[in-house]
Amino acid sequence: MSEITVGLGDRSYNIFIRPGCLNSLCDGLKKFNFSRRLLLVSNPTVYGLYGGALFKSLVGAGFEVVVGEVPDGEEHKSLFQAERLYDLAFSRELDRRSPVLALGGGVIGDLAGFVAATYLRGVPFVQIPTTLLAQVDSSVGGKVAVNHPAGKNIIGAFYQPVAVFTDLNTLLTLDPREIRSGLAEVIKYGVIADDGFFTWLEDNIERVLGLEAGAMEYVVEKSCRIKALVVQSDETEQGLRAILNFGHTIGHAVEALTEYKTYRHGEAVSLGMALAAELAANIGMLEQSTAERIEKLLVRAGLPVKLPLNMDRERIIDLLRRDKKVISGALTFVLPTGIGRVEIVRDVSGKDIAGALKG
Ligand SMILES: NC(=O)c1ccc[n+]([C@@H]2O[C@H](COP(=O)([O-])OP(=O)(O)OC[C@H]3O[C@@H](n4cnc5c(N)ncnc54)[C@H](O)[C@@H]3O)[C@@H](O)[C@H]2O)c1
Ligand SMILES: O=C(O)C(=O)C[C@@H](O)[C@H](O)[C@H](O)COP(=O)(O)O
Ligand SMILES: [Zn+2]
Repeated sequence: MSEITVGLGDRSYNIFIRPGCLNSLCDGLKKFNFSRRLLLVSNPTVYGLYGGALFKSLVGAGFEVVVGEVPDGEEHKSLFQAERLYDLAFSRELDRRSPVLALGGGVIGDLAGFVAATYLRGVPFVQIPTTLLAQVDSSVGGKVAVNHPAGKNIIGAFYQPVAVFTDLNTLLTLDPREIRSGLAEVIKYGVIADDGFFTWLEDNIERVLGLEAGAMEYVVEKSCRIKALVVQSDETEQGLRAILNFGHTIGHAVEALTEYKTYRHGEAVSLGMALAAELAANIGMLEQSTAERIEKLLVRAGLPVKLPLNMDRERIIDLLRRDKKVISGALTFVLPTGIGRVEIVRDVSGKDIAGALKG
């Protein structure tokens, strides 16, 4: 069992990483002064796999469980679904000490977290991530959000959970495509912060794709440690935290352009990372051979690195202008300068971006 603390003063919390920890989650909840009634947010896929057992153990521990089921899919990370959850919470008289538990992937975590942050101006929030992507990234750090027709995650807050319970066994029921999608965020950590981890991934990618237990535990723990360090030093993205956005500037634009239907989040981030590396190489910030090394690992992880030829580049550049990192019209990119090193570059020119998108 690994236990990682995200140190944020009186909002510090622990990430518990262990195969099977879903079964003992109620013990972990005891120390919090929660109300008896809680809101468990999930979707039919995940609830069908893990909800019944969790429901039973929560009831056994004395909780009254209100289940808020949200349809499966990124398009349901919406204000409409948040409102449905508020209605449910009000109708069942959930109070300020009633926790919201998010059982699912990043969609459920981001949406439930947004509801927890805003219902009664904030109630306790517990993350129970069940995808690789959620375990290595979205359950940690407190970015909660819903999408809006104007862009991805653009209505949201920074709102930390009180605890994260990561059961590695849930990865065993995940579609291999979702494992690959989560791996994009894992590779991201290597590029932005840890060359040793990147090299380890190069040497062990097959073990990870094969879900070998020791490799998965290492990947999840290492990723959470890197993210925790970044979040601890810049919780609300005033500066350094933007490095976690490597690959997301183009990635989010591609997701929005394709209406969240074509690419999983990690796949879009993979495209974005490969193109950002190419952009960095084109403008002389990165060795061409290092850009190729990044691309090669993404390909070995089964991730896309090239934009389809028929995708409208002009529209991508239009969508980039809605990125949250844009200040006074200046497009900001996180660009690698080596493995384990990135720079936040303001005012990248449209011409340089178009050059990278061309290939
Ligand atoms: N808040 C953050 O810091 C942060 C970080 C990264 C990504 N995100 C967000 O996370 C979302 C993507 O999350 P995701 O990749 O987990 O997608 P997801 O939540 O849509 O889950 C992917 C699919 O896996 C299914 N699933 C989940 N757990 C399962 C399990 N154990 N077994 C079988 N099926 C399971 C889900 O039902 C879904 O169909 C995006 O909205 C992205 O913007 C947020
Ligand atoms: O935690 C962060 O900070 C991240 O940027 C993590 C990203 O992987 C994640 O996709 C995040 O939601 C993107 O943030 P956004 O602010 O661009 O929506
Ligand atoms: Zn992401």
